[in-house]
Amino acid sequence: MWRRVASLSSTISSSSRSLSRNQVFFQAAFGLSIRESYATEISKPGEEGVLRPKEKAPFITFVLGGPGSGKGTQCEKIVETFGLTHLSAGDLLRREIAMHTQNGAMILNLIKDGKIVPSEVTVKLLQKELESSNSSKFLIDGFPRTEENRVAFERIVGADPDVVLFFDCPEEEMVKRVLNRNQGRVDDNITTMKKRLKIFEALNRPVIDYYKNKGKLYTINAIGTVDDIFKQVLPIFTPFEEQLKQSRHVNPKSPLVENSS
Ligand SMILES: Nc1ncnc2c1ncn2[C@@H]1O[C@H](COP(=O)(O)OP(=O)(O)OP(=O)(O)O)[C@@H](O)[C@H]1O
Ligand SMILES: Nc1ccn([C@@H]2O[C@H](COP(=O)(O)O)[C@@H](O)[C@H]2O)c(=O)n1
Ligand SMILES: [Mg+2]
Repeated sequence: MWRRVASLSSTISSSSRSLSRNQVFFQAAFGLSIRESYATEISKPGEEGVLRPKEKAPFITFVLGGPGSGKGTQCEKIVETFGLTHLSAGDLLRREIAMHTQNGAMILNLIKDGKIVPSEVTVKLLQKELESSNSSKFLIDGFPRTEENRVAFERIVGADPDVVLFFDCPEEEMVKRVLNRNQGRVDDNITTMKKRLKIFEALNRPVIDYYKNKGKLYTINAIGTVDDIFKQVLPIFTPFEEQLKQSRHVNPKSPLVENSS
């Protein structure tokens, strides 16, 4: 049984010393950038401070696609089927607006204008969710939107995605869907939509190409019914089914780290 994660900063290799305390916890509990993590086993007398390989890295899926391509809709179905935890970057930003946080007004102005929020802000919001979650398998929707987003995530969170989904949808269909969405979003109007499409082409395409070159990109034809599109998504996760079933309850912020064994 795994016990308290203790004094990690002093036991992790010196290369980790420049990391933030949270990052050290996250690395240690989830083993993100090192892909294998360590915790201090303090249950056995005489073995205090002994490090043992522990948790596997979390399973991360990035979900890409233009505005209105159906990312959020498909994420709901993936969550139902595979139990991944859905983190929508857009929703996290809209929550900041609704909560009138320090960055709320700045975020609202950028979203209204279809522009990209500074990566540091978005990545910190994602990091907080990842760190405080009990899940170890995540769907990160609408992220990374830019190369800057991607690099900031690598730098701050220290993780790479296992899978990158790209919902490929023609512009006219995306426009039609967004204008019919009816959820009261400030960016669901034709003026903002045109700007969002331009930004998507200019800034998201390089990210798509990056993951294509890494062999991690799965392109989905996003035209058709929701169920037809999901039929393309299902087989992508099939090879990872065992990994996804073995989800553990790991919360690096919790004083007790539970073990499934
Ligand atoms: N396959 C589909 N066919 C028709 N309408 C769809 C389809 N999938 C989603 N929609 C609808 O299109 C709209 C946009 O879908 P959704 O919100 O999932 O897109 P998104 O990619 O998350 O967009 P955004 O980037 O703006 O958040 C919603 O009203 C949704 O119900
Ligand atoms: N990585 C991101 C994601 C989103 N934004 C901003 O939020 C808007 C809405 O995002 P959706 O994913 O819900 O469509 C988007 O147009 C951006 O203004 C961002 O800056 N960075
Ligand atoms: Mg969405």
